Amino acid sequence: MSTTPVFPTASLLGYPRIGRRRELKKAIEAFWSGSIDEAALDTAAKEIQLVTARRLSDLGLNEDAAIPGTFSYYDQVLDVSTHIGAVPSRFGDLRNAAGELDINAYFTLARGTAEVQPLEMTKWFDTNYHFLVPEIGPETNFSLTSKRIVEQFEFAKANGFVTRPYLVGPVTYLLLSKASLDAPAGFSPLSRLEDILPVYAELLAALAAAGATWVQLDEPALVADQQVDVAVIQNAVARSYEVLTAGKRPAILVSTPFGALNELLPTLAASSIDALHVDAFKGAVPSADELALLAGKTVVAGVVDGHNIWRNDLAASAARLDAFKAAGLSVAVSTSTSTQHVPYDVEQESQLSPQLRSWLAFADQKAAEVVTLAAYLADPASAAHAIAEATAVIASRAAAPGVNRPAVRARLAALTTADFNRSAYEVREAAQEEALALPPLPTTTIGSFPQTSEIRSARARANKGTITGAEYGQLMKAEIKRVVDLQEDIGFDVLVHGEPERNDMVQYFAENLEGFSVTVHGWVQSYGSRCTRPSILWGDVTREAPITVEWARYAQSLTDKPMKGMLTGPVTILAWSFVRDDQPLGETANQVGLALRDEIADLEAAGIKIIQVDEPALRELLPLRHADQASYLDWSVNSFRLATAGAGDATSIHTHLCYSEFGVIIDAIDGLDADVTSIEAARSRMEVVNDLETHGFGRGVGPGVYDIHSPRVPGQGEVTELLGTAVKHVPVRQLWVNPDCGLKTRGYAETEKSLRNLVNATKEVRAQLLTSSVD
Ligand SMILES: CN1c2c(nc(N)[nH]c2=O)NC[C@@H]1CNc1ccc(C(=O)N[C@@H](CCC(=O)N[C@@H](CCC(=O)N[C@@H](CCC(=O)O)C(=O)O)C(=O)O)C(=O)O)cc1
Ligand SMILES: N[C@@H](CCS)C(=O)O
Ligand SMILES: [Zn+2]
Repeated sequence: MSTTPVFPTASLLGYPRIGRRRELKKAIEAFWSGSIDEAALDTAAKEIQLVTARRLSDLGLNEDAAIPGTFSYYDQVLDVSTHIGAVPSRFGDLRNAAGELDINAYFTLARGTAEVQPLEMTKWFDTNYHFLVPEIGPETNFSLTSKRIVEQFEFAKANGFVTRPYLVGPVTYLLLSKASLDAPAGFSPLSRLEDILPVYAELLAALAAAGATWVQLDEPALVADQQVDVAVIQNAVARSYEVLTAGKRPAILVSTPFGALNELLPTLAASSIDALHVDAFKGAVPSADELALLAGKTVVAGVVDGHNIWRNDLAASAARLDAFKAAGLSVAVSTSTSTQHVPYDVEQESQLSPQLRSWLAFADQKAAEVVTLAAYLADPASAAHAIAEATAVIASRAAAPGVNRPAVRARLAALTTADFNRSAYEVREAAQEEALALPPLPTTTIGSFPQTSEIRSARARANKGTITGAEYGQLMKAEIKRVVDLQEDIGFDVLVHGEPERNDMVQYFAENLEGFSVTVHGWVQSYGSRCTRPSILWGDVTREAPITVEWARYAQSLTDKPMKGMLTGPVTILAWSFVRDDQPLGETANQVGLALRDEIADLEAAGIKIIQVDEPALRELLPLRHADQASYLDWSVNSFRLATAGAGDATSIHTHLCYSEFGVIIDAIDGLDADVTSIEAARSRMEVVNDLETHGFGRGVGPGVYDIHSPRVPGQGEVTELLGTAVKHVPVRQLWVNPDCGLKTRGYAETEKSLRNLVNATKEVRAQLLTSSVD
């Protein structure tokens, strides 16, 4: 590189890619079902990229490299895997005749096949976005196996937009990887750094040749405490950017979203990268000494929150920018994280009150905020009006009706320790055994059954008013009956109603609680083609009326088996909503906890003996820095206990966790004091049972034995084998048998077969246990 091009004064770290009307989701699902071909999928993808470029350019991101090239067909981590050839051996050789991993290979890695398990999926830092975990071993053969990001750059350029291609950086990529199944014990993916760097370098050279001026290498793992020693990471960072800055390449921006860089800032400052992004929203403005180290580089100040939807406090951001400027650095303005975590545009939500809308900023509004702040950097007076307006709007939130409800606050203030504690487990266990009389290895499911197109269509018609609420209710009841009959036929011990009436396990509760508002078009990608519409939790939370009770009562009336009541826990409701930023999260969680506590009391009164309070997001919100984790675990566990501790001894409280690795929070899971905990385990081949054993987990536990993330049907023998592993680590009297998670994303054909295999495998293992105990 001869002279470093100027970094754009205003840019976003990333932008949503699912399409303003979920066009990508629809095209991908149509491609998977065979109703469109690859060319049509490609056309849809290109259209989304062009619409994005035009929109961001119109919003003022019109300098070269201001538009992030963050389009992806499925996942940004999978994108790297397919570019560098990281294919686990169980897939065989997925390359096409040209030696490339094409779109079919790409989706095979994501979704698996009838014979081969897909890549594992887990949370992207503390977000509700999920990436596909690379599997790296000593034998992984790295080479440039795709040039899709180069082609995407060329396409945008041909249409008049010089974008900034995006890649997950090499250190983050390897830190997020797991050792492949065939790797020797103790193998660390980071040990393959020297082997992936030449492939990254080749890709950077190709981007430079295509005319890219800047490339963004995203290194969020550098803001999270890792299990690896920090000196090892410092060496890996230094070495990576020594190699990647040595060859032909665009100018390099390293982005570090989700918090402060701490010890890694000097390492990146000492490297030859051209620009460093710092998260100055969740992190902080680095100290003057740290900033001094960055002389000669552009600092991209992430002052606009990319992860939540509140309008930016422009005055506070301007003060942060002043601090950067005071260090005499070349400063550019951006978001703290990619805006892929927020919806496209507040203006699409005309059903929200103008007041609420005025408090919000989705991705497009954030682009405008970044542009305003860049103007402020150039000429503070030019932004004076916008800053004053933002300050006034933010102040108006505090006084708005519903933000502060004295009755809710008084109830919280009156809580005592007793409100967070149930009787001793032994007492509850005896009462529940008597009340439920379950066989050993009780079988159950996690709650949802397939959300068929008929169910979704009925809900869409009810929302439009083309069927009445009563007609919708009848259709849902018919579905519940079908699901109950199916479970009876298969032979489950504890039944569920199937959750057909819920659009989403969080949005449904948000729609039925005061203090929340919901969007119509505010879709955010959760994984692959799956999206959610996170609700907006803006006020004090109360429950005006029972939410789930009539559905549960009806379902219980259809069977003599116990019917689980199904609720979503306070931490998950917070994690999967956009939550108010004007009070500690723990206070908000306790408000939700109290609403759920009332719901549990009503379920008990309706004769429901088992109540599951799902907390799949407990791990997600765990702070990335160790120092912050204890206080988080304290409030999060307490809010669950507040929700559940009002239940009687004979009521069995279940909880459920998924989409993460839970070993590190096993103490907190124990602290929830649930009578039974189901945990995702099948895709990671029961890894979690070792943690449970080491911890001495003493209550009921159901490690998942059916991976519901793919259409693959687990054979009866496979389930028997997983149960065999589980019984070696968990006492049989504690063990439950269940899938990894709910079945809402599955179809009936594979679900029914899988559930029959699960129940039959359980019967087989019960018989084996009986024989071995007789022997
Ligand atoms: C369990 N998980 C969840 C997470 N986060 C949540 N908020 N919810 C979760 O369940 N995070 C971790 C995991 C994994 N993540 C997901 C995320 C999303 C899904 C999923 O299945 N999403 C569905 C959309 C669900 C929904 O909101 N459905 C609505 C609207 C349905 C719809 O698209 N309707 C059409 C009209 C249909 C018609 O006319 O026939 C429309 O609006 O255009 C509903 O059911 O009413 C998805 O498809 O992406 C799973 C796991
Ligand atoms: N009860 C929910 C939990 C998902 S994490 C379901 O079954 O879909
Ligand atoms: Zn789950």
